[in-house]
Amino acid sequence: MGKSEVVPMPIHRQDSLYAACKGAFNTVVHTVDEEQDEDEDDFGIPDNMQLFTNQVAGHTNDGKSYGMIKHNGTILKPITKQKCGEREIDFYEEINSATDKTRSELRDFVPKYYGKVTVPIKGNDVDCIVLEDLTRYYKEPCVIDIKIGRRTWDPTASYDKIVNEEAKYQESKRDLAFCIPGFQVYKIHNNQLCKFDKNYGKTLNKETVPQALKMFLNAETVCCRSLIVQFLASLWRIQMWARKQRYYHFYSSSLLLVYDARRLRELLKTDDDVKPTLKLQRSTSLYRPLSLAVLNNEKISTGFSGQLTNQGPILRTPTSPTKLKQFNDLVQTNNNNSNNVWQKSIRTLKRTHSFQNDYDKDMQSKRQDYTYILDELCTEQKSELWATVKMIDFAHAFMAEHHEVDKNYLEGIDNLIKLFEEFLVDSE
Ligand SMILES: Nc1ncnc2c1ncn2[C@@H]1O[C@H](COP(=O)(O)OP(=O)(O)OP(=O)(O)O)[C@@H](O)[C@H]1O
Ligand SMILES: O=P(O)(O)O[C@@H]1[C@@H](O)[C@H](OP(=O)(O)O)[C@@H](OP(=O)(O)O)[C@H](O)[C@H]1OP(=O)(O)O
Repeated sequence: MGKSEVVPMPIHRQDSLYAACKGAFNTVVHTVDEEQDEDEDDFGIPDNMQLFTNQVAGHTNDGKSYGMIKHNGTILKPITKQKCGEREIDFYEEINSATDKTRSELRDFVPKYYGKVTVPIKGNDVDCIVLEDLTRYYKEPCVIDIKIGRRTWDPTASYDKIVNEEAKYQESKRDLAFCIPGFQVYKIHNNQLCKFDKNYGKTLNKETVPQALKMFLNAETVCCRSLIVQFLASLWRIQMWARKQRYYHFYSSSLLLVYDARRLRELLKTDDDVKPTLKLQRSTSLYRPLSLAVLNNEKISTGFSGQLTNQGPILRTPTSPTKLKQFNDLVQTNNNNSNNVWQKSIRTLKRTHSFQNDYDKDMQSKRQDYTYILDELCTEQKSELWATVKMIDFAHAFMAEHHEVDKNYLEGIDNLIKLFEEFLVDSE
């Protein structure tokens, strides 16, 4: 027993990093190979538990509340506000027992829920929600918490709470309909762990949010396409779900994006394998990032129509004989390079979509195919994925009053996806 706060590890400030990140005054940088010299006893938790050091946002051990605890591959989320805790437990229990398609599907998008336990913390018996630790299998977990929605206060919020919520992350929420309360990234170029907290997040605006996301993605210079595609694959599935669901409205709920910098480093080491020979060009519309590829200075359709409808991304395949031939040649040209993720996606698109111009009719299955293809194109086995997105924090999840779509939530997701689609175009 002893210290009541995490002892920060030695700080190594990196000028270039800070230059790239104006106003990042609440950052901490740790070297990756530093041993954490934390005396766990000091936190007043049982011996078989540890503080969860991969937590990037949310309540911490500040005297009023407690931070997340790590235990046996799970995390324990202490309940300090009774109503919020009950709401979150009700939410998980409801979706775990739901049999309808929409809520069953939701189980895929949230951490696994293992019930509730009572843990003695600093001499108090505290109820905790037991959840899958999303960072568990990652050697160098990079984690970002993205709070979704312009409105972050729920229908029961007091006047003071509304005022407090409205006062923070103003520009980011206003312009993007999401904000970033915290993230951590293992920088692959210098092996340092950088943490950015909510005070940094509160300074961000629509110009600096993309920079922060790029920092998180280790993409200041080059964006790793495989990483972006893995994130987009998850994001698109969540987006499709959010577009149709009319059960819930989420306030102050987040998306947690997690990836393993170790895998990114390995991939970039052998980057001959991943650097596509096919170059994408930025097209004029934000919504057309995947639509055109350029091979030998010629534009070739990749099969993505360039449009995201309120039902999800629309696919189409080349219709004119010339375009179809180009597409086939493209596939043929790249057939030998089985490690090239982008080319794989083209082959898979070709394999799974009929070359008919009737995508209205079978749009439903194409949409589904597309997300599966994207899942598949990063790695052909799900178990090999090294990046994921999950929806977290349901302390303010409410039933949709009039069975309406949760526009507040959806807009944040849509905007985040637009940014990631932009990154995809920028990726080499
Ligand atoms: N299942 C999980 N696996 C790994 N990390 C998680 C998981 N759930 C939450 N976290 C970490 O804990 C942080 C806080 O989580 P969460 O938002 O649920 O807590 P909170 O205290 O309710 O937050 P807030 O103050 O925003 O209401 C997240 O930013 C993330 O770093
Ligand atoms: O306002 P802050 O300091 O940024 O952090 C708040 C946090 O204080 C607040 O908890 P509470 O004071 O109401 O217990 C969190 O509220 P919810 O549990 O209602 O979500 C906020 O989410 C924190 O804000 P944020 O993470 O957005 O900075």
